[in-house]
Amino acid sequence: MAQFTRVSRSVGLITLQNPPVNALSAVARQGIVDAVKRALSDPKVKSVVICGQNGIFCGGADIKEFGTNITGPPLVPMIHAIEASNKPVVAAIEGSAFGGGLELALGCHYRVAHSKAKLGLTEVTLGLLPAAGGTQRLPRLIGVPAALNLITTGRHVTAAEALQLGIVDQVTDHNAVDEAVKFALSVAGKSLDARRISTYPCPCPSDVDALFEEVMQKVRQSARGAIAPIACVQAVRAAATLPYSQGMEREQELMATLFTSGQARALQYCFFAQRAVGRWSMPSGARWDTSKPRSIHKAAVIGLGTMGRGIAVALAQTGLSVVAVETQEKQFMEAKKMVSGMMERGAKRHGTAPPLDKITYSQNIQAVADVDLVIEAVFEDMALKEKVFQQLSTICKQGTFLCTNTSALDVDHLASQTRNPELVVGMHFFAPAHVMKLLEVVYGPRSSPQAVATAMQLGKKMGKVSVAVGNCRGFVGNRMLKPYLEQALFLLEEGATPELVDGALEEFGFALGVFKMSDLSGLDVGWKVRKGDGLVEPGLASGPSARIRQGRRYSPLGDLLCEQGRFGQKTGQGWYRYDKPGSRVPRYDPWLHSFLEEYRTQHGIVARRIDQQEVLERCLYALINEGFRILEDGIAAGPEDIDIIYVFGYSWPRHRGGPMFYASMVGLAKVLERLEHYHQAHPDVPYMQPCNLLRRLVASGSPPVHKWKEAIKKLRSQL
Ligand SMILES: CCCCCCCCCCCCC[C@H](O)CC(=O)SCCNC(=O)CCNC(=O)[C@H](O)C(C)(C)COP(=O)(O)OP(=O)(O)OC[C@H]1O[C@@H](n2cnc3c(N)ncnc32)[C@H](O)[C@@H]1OP(=O)(O)O
Repeated sequence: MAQFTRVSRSVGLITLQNPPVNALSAVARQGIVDAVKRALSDPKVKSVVICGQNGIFCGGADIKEFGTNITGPPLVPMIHAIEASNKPVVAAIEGSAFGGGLELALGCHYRVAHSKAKLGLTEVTLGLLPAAGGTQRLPRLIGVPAALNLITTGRHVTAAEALQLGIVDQVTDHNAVDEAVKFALSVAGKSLDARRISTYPCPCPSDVDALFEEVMQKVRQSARGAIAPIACVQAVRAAATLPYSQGMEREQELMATLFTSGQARALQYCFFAQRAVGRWSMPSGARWDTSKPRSIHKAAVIGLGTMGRGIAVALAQTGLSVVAVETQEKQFMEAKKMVSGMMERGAKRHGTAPPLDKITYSQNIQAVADVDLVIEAVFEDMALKEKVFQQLSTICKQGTFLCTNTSALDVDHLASQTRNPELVVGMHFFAPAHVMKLLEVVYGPRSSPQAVATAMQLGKKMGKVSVAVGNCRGFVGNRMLKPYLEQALFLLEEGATPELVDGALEEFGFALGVFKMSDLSGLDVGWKVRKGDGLVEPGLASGPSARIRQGRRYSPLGDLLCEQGRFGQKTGQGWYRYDKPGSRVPRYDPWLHSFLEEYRTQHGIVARRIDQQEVLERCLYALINEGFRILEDGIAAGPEDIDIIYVFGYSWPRHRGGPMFYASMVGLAKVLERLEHYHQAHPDVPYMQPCNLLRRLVASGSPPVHKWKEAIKKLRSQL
């Protein structure tokens, strides 16, 4: 797992060999320990270079080991032995040096990086802190403020920034290992007294306490309940205020707390789940590794409203030629200006040229005749979309993939409007489409594996986390949102306030509570959908029957607000009050509270005290229950798909791992018991009736989340 060779006569070259990312597994660590011993005891070796095979230095500690009984030599003494060496050790950094990989490099006396390399102490993203000396060495090397920034965010820095910060000593466009060997030859025999970072004093600003107080406050605000960023600040504080050895003890103590925390488990689950969703499969048996995508060079977007504009920008930023079609004159002129502005701002942020020439605009749908793939993003109206698909089917060249950006409508029905339904899939982007990372790729019963593979590959190229899901109303994300929103409204009817519900959800870790989110996205969106579904009955009838639609409990609260023209932020009034239309800061609205009181009186509801626990249980367990139904129906292939959709598309707190992981952490039996309790209390709410799959999983001993896929397969085969 680590090869030792002698090169250029006197340089000992240690090459990490643990594909795919040279993670520091027990065997790899043992390999390094052995190779270092050999290099130090070989009198012909005057200096040492450590590199990784296959163009990647090291992806850090082996995360797969974390859930197991860790054996092999520990990292900290291994890195200390390297730093203590009396022969210069140079790290040759190609590809990535992340987490323990960068900590290993910081234990070396010099660092040479390839210009394309990326470096970072990424542990915080896994619910941990850099516990192989990273929190103590980095501040000593680059100062407290810069180290705090890197360690609390886990952000990746380029080689150029690493040079500027002082993390690396040299950056090269040539072969980094060859350059490191030259470097090692040049420093052989030189004193290493000034090269051991652990011996450096920690450069500190004069008012350390004020600095840490300010940083801690900011970190707490952005952490949304995550504990690792806070522990990172505490560890760096130890570097700034304690001698190195005591700082190391503090680092270990803090790591021990994080290591066994549910948050670390959740974040590490997310890391692997994000990769697992790329290995998609369809109920037909088609899979990611047997379905060949087609290359897309030219794509079209139909409809340049908010979604269409974002999609066009995202496609152009990927390097594709884009035909952007909008038939309405006013929208067309406005969209052209907006799209260019979005590209210019994006380019400015990245220091690149805006890809303005990648997009050609047209008001005529015939302009899409020669594209390889079309994404329809017209208004969410089935009749309109049907017409577009009928047109596309005759206009487009043979084999063009036809995708819809619908957020809920029947993809199979749209496919049936075309000559080649196998070429139709959903590509459900999230607003703003050029920013949000999630893409739901929706396959209908007739979508070909190639169409799915192509949409998944295009999503990846666009930098999206793409999840393949089956076709049903709302797909995965929006289907699960419905019971969540419904519970929030029922809670208001029963005595809660928007502030209470949002407060509970934000404390749980959501960026915005359900009512603030609804104000942001516009109450009229859901109103239109409910009207289409025949649920809206204007006017405020009284009595319990006014709150029953289609045989089930229904809350008309949202409809009543819309009837008053309260559409949320855009009208300056919704569940909250805003200073003016378009303002973003929600304020308490006395009108809304009197309206709720009046509503309850009119419907004979006696308000009761509702606590945060009930808010969380009702909103979250209703959503989770629907997640189990989705798994039962085979709409999502596994819990990872659902969790990644929620983490990337619906701001579910990542440190809670997604709704299905969260259910497994709470305990399936507990979730079932609470659902049964609430269903008994509200028998007219079908979403609260525990799903069969949940019952069966509990009956089979509540297997851990990574075993659900297997358990579901087994349960299906028994039916
Ligand atoms: C009781 C109390 C005890 C308490 C004390 C216990 C102490 C234990 C000792 C701790 C010492 C601390 C050491 C250190 O500080 C901690 C760490 O280093 S944590 C790890 C930090 N590393 C990272 O965050 C990097 C993660 N990886 C990546 O970002 C990317 O994979 C990459 C390296 C940039 C490469 O990207 P890509 O080329 O796109 O490839 P993929 O991402 O698809 O990955 C390919 C494949 O590799 C798997 N993988 C990647 N990194 C790791 C890893 N570090 N360990 C294990 N496996 C890894 C990845 O999952 C993919 O496989 P797949 O999932 O697809 O099968």
